[in-house]
Amino acid sequence: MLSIENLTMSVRDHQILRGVSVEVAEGETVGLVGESGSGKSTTARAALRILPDGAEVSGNVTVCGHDATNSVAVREVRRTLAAMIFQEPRSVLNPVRRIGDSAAERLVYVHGMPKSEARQRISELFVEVGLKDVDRLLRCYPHQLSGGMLQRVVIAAALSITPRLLLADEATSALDVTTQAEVLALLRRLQREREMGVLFITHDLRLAAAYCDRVYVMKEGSIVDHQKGDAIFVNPTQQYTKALADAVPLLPERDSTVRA
Ligand SMILES: Nc1ncnc2c1ncn2[C@@H]1O[C@H](COP(=O)(O)OP(=O)(O)OP(=O)(O)O)[C@@H](O)[C@H]1O
Repeated sequence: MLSIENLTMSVRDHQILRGVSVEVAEGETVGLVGESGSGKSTTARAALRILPDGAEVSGNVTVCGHDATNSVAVREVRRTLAAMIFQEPRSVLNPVRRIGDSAAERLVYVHGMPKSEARQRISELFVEVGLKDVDRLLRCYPHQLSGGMLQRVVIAAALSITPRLLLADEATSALDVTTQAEVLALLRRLQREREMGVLFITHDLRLAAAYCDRVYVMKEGSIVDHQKGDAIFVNPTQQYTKALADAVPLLPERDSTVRA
């Protein structure tokens, strides 16, 4: 589904990715974990050839058998095969466009679907991702929706092309724990129904361990560890992974002798 092989990238002599190799199979959820600035987002973006100005890139990327390093082939990949959910929904939705128009944009402008049909498809997807009062929502602007609702909107928009591969970049990090759990359950359900491969990017090792089949750990532009999700927290093989695991703050146990 996704194969990234020895991906290296530098911008103005600053090396950002150093020989990154990542695989995601059909129906698999694969975590990409690491501290801020380790290169997780850059890896996902580079996989879809979303590159910063002046980037020099080498290595191989294939998505569903298409060579995603080829600028023509990657257009088809982005059009029909792969979708990305970006970190902050408010940063990707135009604040002065109605939610319905933004969410239907890809179907209308990329797929040439008539507006009324695209709107209908988006309404159905809004229901599928658990949004209510859909007709009203379609006419709203981003500032009128909560973070959790906006995250569902961008998930619906990403799913509108029925992707085979979903790149979810900190898709739930900005949400409160209850909404995060709901959105994760939603992604899991949709993934199973559609047999999608998911690259799940997070800085949260505990979340990745619980949610992903396999986890890659990144540090300073390199993959430094790779294990099954349920093993990485219990038995980190690399010192860096252990440090990440140890860095998870644990709340002190409540003193049972203290009464409210
Ligand atoms: N357009 C760019 N030009 C130059 N350097 C960049 C550019 N984009 C990212 N970088 C650098 O690449 C490195 C990796 O950034 P990236 O955003 O991929 O990390 P990340 O692991 O996703 O971090 P975070 O969790 O904070 O999003 C950082 O050092 C960042 O400063």
